[in-house]
Amino acid sequence: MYTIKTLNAISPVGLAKLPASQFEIDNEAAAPQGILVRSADMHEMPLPESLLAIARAGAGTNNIPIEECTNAGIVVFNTPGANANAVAELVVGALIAGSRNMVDAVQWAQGLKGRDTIAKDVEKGKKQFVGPELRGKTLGVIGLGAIGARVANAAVSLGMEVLGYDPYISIDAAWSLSRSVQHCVTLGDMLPRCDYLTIHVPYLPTTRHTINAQTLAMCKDGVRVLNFARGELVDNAALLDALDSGKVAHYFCDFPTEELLGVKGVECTPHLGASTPESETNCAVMAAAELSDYLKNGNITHSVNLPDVSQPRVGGRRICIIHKNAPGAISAITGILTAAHLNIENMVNKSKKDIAYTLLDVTGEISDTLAAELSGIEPAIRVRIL
Ligand SMILES: NC(=O)C1=CN([C@@H]2O[C@H](COP(=O)(O)OP(=O)(O)OC[C@H]3O[C@@H](n4cnc5c(N)ncnc54)[C@H](O)[C@@H]3O)[C@@H](O)[C@H]2O)C=CC1
Ligand SMILES: O=C(O)CCC(=O)C(=O)O
Repeated sequence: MYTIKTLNAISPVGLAKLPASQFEIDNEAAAPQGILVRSADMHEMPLPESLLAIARAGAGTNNIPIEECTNAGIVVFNTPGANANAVAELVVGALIAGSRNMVDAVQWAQGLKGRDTIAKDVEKGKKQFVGPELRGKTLGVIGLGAIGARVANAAVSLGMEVLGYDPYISIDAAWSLSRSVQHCVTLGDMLPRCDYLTIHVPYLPTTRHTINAQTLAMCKDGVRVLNFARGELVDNAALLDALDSGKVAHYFCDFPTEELLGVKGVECTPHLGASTPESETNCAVMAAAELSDYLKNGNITHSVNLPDVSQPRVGGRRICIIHKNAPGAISAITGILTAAHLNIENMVNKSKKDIAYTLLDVTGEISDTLAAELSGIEPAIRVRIL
């Protein structure tokens, strides 16, 4: 029986993939083997000794202390693409709503309630909300992954000229892009041409404040900026200065902060990008499947800190070893297995930067001391016998 702790509301359709015969869902568990999380900040949370894996039902993992998890042999998963359509649709909505001043206009129209001159006031007042059409305008997309590529393609369908910047684009994302999307090699190539700019990159130390005073200075006057990725990607002080000077005409952001709220020209949604029933279900189902396969079989799919390693089970027992990617690790492992007269039926070893994972299916009796012996080799971080 595995204990799974949830730190956020996780779709019941996903939780149902963890059957009660094998998994206990306990939100108060002190010693869970697995954690299911959405946006809860885990940086200050102690990581219990018992914890083997964390599955983020979503894309961004900046709320999880990845390095600490890696050092403790805790596998961190996310659910690539599972909420991308939800975010992309909201971004398209925000492109239109921001350009046509819909939020202010709706609020203003609400204020007419009770007047007997509504029809006349509407015709007189509407000119203050005039805003440009998207068709024929240029959109710059920073980050062409699951979300950025969908936004870029949708904007092409709306008749926009679309420029894309992503030095690390995956082959899948590149294949999914409309041929009309123009490739920019640097931000400097893209920014001066954009009427609208949207960012869809992960928040990492290297992407913090991608939109800052220098990059904003390169933009066209009156650019409209959208950020449905992470608040920290934009330097809010620089953005507000640019709004003040007219460099930025409008900022639509999914991450409200004290300094952004109440500012004319800034509209914030409350981190709503992935909040659709479809996306919540997709993410929860994928996260539950990843957690279940790792806990039960040691298979790793969509991990952000360990290599992806999966193989069908053969032989009697499975040995799973997370270890440092160091010379001698494999021979130390196989040496111990040989001495214990265990036959290796199948074996996979993969590495990701400084960390490696070895899965071995073996036939033969596994003694109580074998796991301890394997854990004792210098590169070993976490050993499980399944
Ligand atoms: N508002 C919300 O509710 C949601 C927000 N997000 C945010 O959106 C981000 C992107 O999500 P996905 O598209 O699903 O992720 P993804 O991993 O599919 O795409 C990210 C893309 O950014 C690119 N990239 C990385 N560093 C870059 C850089 N310095 N410059 C340009 N491109 C760079 C990568 O090559 C990749 O193509 C997530 O990391 C998350 O922070 C994701 C889902 C929901
Ligand atoms: O779970 C959520 O609502 C937030 C999703 C998100 O921000 C992400 O997937 O990166």
